[in-house]
Amino acid sequence: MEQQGNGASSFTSAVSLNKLGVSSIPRRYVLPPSQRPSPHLPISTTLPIIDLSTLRDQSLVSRSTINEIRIACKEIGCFQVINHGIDQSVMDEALEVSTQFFNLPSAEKMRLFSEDVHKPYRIGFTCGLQIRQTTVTYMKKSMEGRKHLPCPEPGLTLGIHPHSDYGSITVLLQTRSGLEIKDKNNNWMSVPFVEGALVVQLGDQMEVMSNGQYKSVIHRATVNGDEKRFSIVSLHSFAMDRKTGPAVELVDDQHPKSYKEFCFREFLDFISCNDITKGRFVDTLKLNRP
Ligand SMILES: O=C(O)CCC(=O)C(=O)O
Ligand SMILES: [Fe+2]
Repeated sequence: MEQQGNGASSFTSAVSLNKLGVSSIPRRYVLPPSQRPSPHLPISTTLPIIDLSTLRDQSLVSRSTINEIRIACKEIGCFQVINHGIDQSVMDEALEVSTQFFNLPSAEKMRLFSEDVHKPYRIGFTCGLQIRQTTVTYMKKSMEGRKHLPCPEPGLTLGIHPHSDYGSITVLLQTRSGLEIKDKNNNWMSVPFVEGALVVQLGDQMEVMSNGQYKSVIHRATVNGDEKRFSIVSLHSFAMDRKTGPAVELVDDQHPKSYKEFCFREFLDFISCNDITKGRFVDTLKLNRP
């Protein structure tokens, strides 16, 4: 267990330390205090939970719902939606399929193992660790299933380091709380688990396209001491080589172009060659930085 090894050997031993009766995590996975999750972070009561039912009936389309979405995009880059039109049975089935996948024997899952982030289908480790991060599977190019295993010292480490997503919009289904986002004052906020809700997060493409008016939300996932947590993450993005830049309508004398154009391939190249805990790709695109 002590050997981190490469991703592949980590994967074969990707079992819960709790299950093995191990009461501490290897020291190299312990984060410096400033990067650890806050032990008593309250579950947010201010992250908007937006009811989308009015948007489906043209006669009821509510300006206030649209406004709520706009404010959430500008201030936080994240909100939850309810009455979104995706049947609970569909979400349950997705979680069931994900559970079945993670229950497969390791050898079978290993056939999909790759550290090459350019591969459309692969299983790997975001942080390369068997404790704080379990497995990621790309079920299709833009879909991830994640399983965060119980961790004996959840206060010392993270399931996923702080990052923002590369795409335009991420839609996330979670089975319990554990996702944390940075609020408009740059403080961590825990996203509450709301039965049947989907979490919507804006990604880097949206921040760039809006010329910085909308925020690509910084988020991370914590692990907890006794229960596993599943998330199904659907990342919506433009095609591999399609360039994205600020919309011309949003650029003028008062709002100069603030980002360089980029494409998904450049993002993948960035995360292959850089330590993503040290800086975000979207920040490298910023123009006119002081
Ligand atoms: O598991 C989670 O809640 C977060 C997953 C995530 O941020 C990602 O896959 O990009
Ligand atoms: Fe993410």
